[in-house]
Amino acid sequence: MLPTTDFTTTQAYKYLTDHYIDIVSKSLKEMFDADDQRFNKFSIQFEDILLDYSKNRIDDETIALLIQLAKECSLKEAIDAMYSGEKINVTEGRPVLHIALRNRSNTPIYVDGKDVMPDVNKVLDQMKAFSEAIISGEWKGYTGKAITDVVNIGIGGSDLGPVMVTEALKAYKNHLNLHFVSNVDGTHIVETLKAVDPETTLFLVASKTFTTQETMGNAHSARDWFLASGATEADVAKHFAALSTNAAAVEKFGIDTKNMFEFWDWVGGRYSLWSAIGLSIALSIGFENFADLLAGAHATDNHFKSAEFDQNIPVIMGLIGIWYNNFFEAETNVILPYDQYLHRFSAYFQQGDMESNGKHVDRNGKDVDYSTGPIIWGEPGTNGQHAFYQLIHQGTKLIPADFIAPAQSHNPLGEHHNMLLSNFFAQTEALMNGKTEEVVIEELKAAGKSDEEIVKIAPFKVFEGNRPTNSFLIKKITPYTLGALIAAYEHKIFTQGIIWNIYSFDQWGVELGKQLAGKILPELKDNAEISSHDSSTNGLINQYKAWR
Ligand SMILES: O=P(O)(O)OC[C@H]1O[C@H](O)[C@@H](O)[C@@H](O)[C@@H]1O
Repeated sequence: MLPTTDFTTTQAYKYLTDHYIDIVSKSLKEMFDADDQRFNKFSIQFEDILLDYSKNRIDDETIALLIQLAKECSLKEAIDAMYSGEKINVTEGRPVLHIALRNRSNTPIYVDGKDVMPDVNKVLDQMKAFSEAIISGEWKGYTGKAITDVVNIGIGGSDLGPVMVTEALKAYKNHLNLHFVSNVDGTHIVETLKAVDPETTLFLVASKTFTTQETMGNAHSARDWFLASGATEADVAKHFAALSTNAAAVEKFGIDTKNMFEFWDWVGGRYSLWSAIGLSIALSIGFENFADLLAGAHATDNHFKSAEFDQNIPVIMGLIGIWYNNFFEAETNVILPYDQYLHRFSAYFQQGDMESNGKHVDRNGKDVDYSTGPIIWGEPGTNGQHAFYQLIHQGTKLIPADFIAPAQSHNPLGEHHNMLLSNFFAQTEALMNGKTEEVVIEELKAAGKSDEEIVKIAPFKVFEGNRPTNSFLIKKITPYTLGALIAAYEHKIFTQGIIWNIYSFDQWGVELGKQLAGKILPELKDNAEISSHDSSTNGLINQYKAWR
């Protein structure tokens, strides 16, 4: 059972409310000037990941009170409940066991009295054998040629994880060309099919439920295209595999269940890249690298479970996020990877975080009267610097930022990596220190501006600073460190969900739109005028029919 404490009724919350008044008037610059141990105190190194959280609007007392908050909300008990296979996804009656998918130490994890590890390992063995046969060319297509292209058809959790990880680990990629089709917009599948040859293409139909409209639509179109090339129904088995929990629906679609890679309802869609949904990752970088990704995540799982809260990266990330979300009333959290390979990292955690913690009903079934999950957004640096950083530096909103950078580049080209990292360091420093009016005036004087010009222009050049950042410095982005980093963000989401007293592992909010689309689709079949909706929806549908 998860605790159901309303965190706003805890002692720690009351103390934090008072403490906030003290902290809000202090500047980060002052706090650094006053304490030369700040970096040592507020940074954690875990294996090859360094989290520096010292550039946050916190002091010793803040961290102590946030940890007290976590304790009053029984975070430790909640972690234990997840790891021991309790059905903590209460509204769906399921355990939450992505940790079992990467449990490389193979300690038993029981669901309804049965150890899940033998099944997990069986599917991993199946993925290993299959990916090795495809990569080596031993597996042949229907005309006897080896596979050259893999098309993953899936959406949401059955797309974003594999896309993000295959991009992040491109440096480890083999000869196979990977493609991802997610959007039901015919453009996505049509443009993808233009680039591939039916004789040498493997389609992975990735869907936990195997009922998702977009994925089923794209999978049927891919199969029609494949059969139109002269292949027969019997050839489908050589070119289509399914990654799913729903064997009956896979069979009905016509995919041989021998080519089905199973996972289980205790794997949430947005936590599924570690499961059979990761087959495209294993194909792209080889099974050994996929296993390293799992091993990295497993290391973080052990860290999250056993490290003291003040040394626990996901716990600290979660608590700092709560500090800004619920005391500073920050609405968003930007994720800024200074690594081109991580260019889908923020998009991945938009689903990971917002689908998990975008909830307004607490675990008692009551509306909350506090803010829950933040809006997650971001782009790789330095592109963001030339786009939206203006608002982060000088806008009216407080935007806590996560900076992520590798110390070693996979592409050490001249001065590029130093240039990239100089921006990483400079931005967090600039956000913290800002630039005072005195400095602006001095600079303008030095540039030979007149007093009149200085008075006019100076206010626009001032930076208030005091903008908080976390910095993740990672030795190198490898399968192992990437796995460890993703798992840290996953457990941050868990930590926050527990404290906000919400259920992080269901996603009822995606259902209403699906339901209504199912109702509208038949209305679009002919040109009859529609009057069954509100005037806006009727007006749009009728104009669509007039124009299409
Ligand atoms: O893998 P599936 O079943 O096709 O679901 C794809 C996606 O559908 C919905 O939007 C949600 O339930 C997501 O969490 C899920 O990832």
